Amino acid sequence: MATDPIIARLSAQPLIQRVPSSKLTLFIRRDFLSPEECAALIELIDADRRPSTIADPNGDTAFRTSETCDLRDDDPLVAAINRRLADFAGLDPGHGEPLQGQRYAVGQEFKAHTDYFEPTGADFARYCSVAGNRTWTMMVYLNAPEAGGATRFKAIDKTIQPEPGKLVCWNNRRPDETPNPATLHHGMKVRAGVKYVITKWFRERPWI
Ligand SMILES: O=C(O)CCC(=O)C(=O)O
Ligand SMILES: [Fe+2]
Repeated sequence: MATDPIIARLSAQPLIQRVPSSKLTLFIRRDFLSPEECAALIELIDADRRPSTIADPNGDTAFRTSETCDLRDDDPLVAAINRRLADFAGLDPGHGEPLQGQRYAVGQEFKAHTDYFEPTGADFARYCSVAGNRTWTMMVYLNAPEAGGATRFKAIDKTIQPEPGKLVCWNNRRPDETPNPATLHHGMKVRAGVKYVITKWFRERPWI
């Protein structure tokens, strides 16, 4: 199998940690964003948020209870962070969806899900016919809530604790490019305080 250039680039980044697993390619890089950048992003998220949505509703109205903010690329900070995320992984910035912020108050969560769209899902064509499915997820915690709010990857029994500026990124596909169910993850309930993250999803083809 040819070496995946994204995995090679991430593996070579200073201070990168790779979570040991044969099922899933998952990296962590602490202090990816500075405290000042985290604070500025939190301010943007607080200024403009809406209830989060999910792609293929499953009848559980409490499945994703957070709020979402669309972070516009015409903001210089957002544009710089988009460039830095793509460059860090060697991903084509043109394949990235617009950056989003997520905010979780006490009791809010995003239950176990995968970030790729189910090829058999009712809305697959609507979400994926132009840009294709999601490939990589890059997520950065902007703060640490006082309790709760970890991200749990059930299939590999790994729980990641929020820390300000900490980047988590993973490949949503297996080496044969099919969706990887071992990427199943749960944004767990915040128990005290508020949790903020940014999420960046990349696609198979350019995002228009
Ligand atoms: O908030 C988290 O820990 C996970 C967020 C997430 O999985 C998502 O936005 O797709
Ligand atoms: Fe997710």
